[in-house]
Amino acid sequence: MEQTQAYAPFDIIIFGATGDLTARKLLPALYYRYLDKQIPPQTRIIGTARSPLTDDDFKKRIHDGLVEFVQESYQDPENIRNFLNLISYVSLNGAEADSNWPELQAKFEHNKANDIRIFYFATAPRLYGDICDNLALKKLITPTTRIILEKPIGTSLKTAEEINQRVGKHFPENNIYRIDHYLGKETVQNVIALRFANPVFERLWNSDAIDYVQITAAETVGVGKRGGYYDGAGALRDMVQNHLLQVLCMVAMDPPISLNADDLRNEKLKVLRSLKPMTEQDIKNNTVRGQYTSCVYKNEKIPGYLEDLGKDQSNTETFITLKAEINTARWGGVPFYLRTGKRLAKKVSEIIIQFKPSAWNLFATPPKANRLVIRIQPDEGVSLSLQIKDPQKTYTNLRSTSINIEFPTAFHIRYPDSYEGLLMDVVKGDPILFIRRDEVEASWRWIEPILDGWAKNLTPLTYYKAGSWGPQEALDLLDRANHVWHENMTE
Ligand SMILES: NC(=O)C1=CN([C@@H]2O[C@H](COP(=O)(O)OP(=O)(O)OC[C@H]3O[C@@H](n4cnc5c(N)ncnc54)[C@H](OP(=O)(O)O)[C@@H]3O)[C@@H](O)[C@H]2O)C=CC1
Ligand SMILES: O=C1O[C@H](COP(=O)(O)O)[C@@H](O)[C@H](O)[C@H]1O
Repeated sequence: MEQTQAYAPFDIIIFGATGDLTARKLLPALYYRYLDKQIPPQTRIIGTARSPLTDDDFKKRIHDGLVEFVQESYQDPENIRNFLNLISYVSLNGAEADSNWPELQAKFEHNKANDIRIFYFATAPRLYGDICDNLALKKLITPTTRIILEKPIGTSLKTAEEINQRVGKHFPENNIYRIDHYLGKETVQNVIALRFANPVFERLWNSDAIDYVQITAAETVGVGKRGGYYDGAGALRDMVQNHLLQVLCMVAMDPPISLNADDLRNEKLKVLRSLKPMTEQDIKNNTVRGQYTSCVYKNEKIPGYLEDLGKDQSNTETFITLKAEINTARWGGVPFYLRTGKRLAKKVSEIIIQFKPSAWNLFATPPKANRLVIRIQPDEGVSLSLQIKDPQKTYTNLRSTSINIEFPTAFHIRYPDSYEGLLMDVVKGDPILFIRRDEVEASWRWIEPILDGWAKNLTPLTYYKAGSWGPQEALDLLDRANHVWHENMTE
């Protein structure tokens, strides 16, 4: 992320400004960018939601959010006070045409035609179409207006197409920024550099050399206050359809002809279109769905999903593992294992590239296969396992070791939150890290048969203890191919 370029003042209007995402992610991200002087003091941040709040009420909420979610060493009272001066609030039901739109319209009376105006949709996606219709009706859309749409775009292919179609009536595709915050992570973007700036990797980046790939996004938290949304979504829609498939695209795509937005997105789209559709038998064999149950940890009871939800029954998965395959010359036969879950043993997002072992052996014991570990978060970095001569034995003996780079230590930097860079990309007008309409629809097209198969109970829900690595079935899935999850690998 470019942290120093200063931008001209802009207006950002957030629908859903009283929500969790705004407090936890959006305002802290804008605050950090303000501290780095990327956001000039004439910029306006206008929060909107239905709650009847005054400007001061809203600023108080934002202040409390900054104190909770910004690192303490960055919480200078004067900076926070100055930042809060950029903020105002309009109580508005964005989905209703006869709501308080005149108050919002009045904010733009003196704007110039080419001022950058950004509408951030941090509401439930089912409201996106209505809000866009109202923005058009109220003449709030200028040629330099951009919109940011939060994920998930819809809950199925049909609903995604409907949202895209309604939004697309009012905005050209290049003014629509569908955000996927995994693409905002420095370490996910680093996959491009690692692969395409290091021939030593790119020449081996295929089924000749790679045995299998793992992509994990494990969380220790439960569903928290988002149970209402989550129970209708589940891990497949919440994490796999978007974040994990985007990471898979970064790992699997061919080199783009340039680093401009459409060239990169064309390559990601090719990967999504090449994912082997899952048959009913594949769904049975190659998908695992789980739900966390309570456990006792250090004498403290960790609640299960149903307790977190406050319900007696739910068939929603909070964990998923699946084996995906990509039908291309580069990847034929290489399993891509995707795994995500809540209340797992450790917070870790990572990509594991497991290379094939050597086909022949000179040594006392066969050399172990090389492994590249790309740590997305936390402990951002990269490590490559290597075999060396065991320094305490003769030349026929090997020892496993690794080259490890820890990025924050190596570069002495604060790793910015992904929303910081992505928000500035929208101000700049650079869509490269945002999802194009055809990508969203292609990923739903691949996901949907899995959802349908699950609806027929082809993959029964299994259960795992909070604090574990998920159900036994997730280990068995890899075990059948003689593969193992990273945390169980030796050396
Ligand atoms: N929270 C997170 O970690 C993440 C969230 N997202 C996505 O971000 C979006 C928002 O999520 P989150 O903040 O968690 O949701 P919340 O339920 O916390 O917030 C929803 C917001 O929408 C507002 N709202 C609801 N109806 C309307 C309406 N008709 N007009 C205007 N505002 C309305 C609510 O305020 P009020 O009731 O006052 O109107 C509230 O501010 C969702 O699409 C979610 O999937 C994506 C990634 C992570
Ligand atoms: O989009 C989402 O992502 C978070 C996980 O994000 P991370 O950056 O902490 O890995 C997840 O908790 C949430 O359920 C999901 O909606």
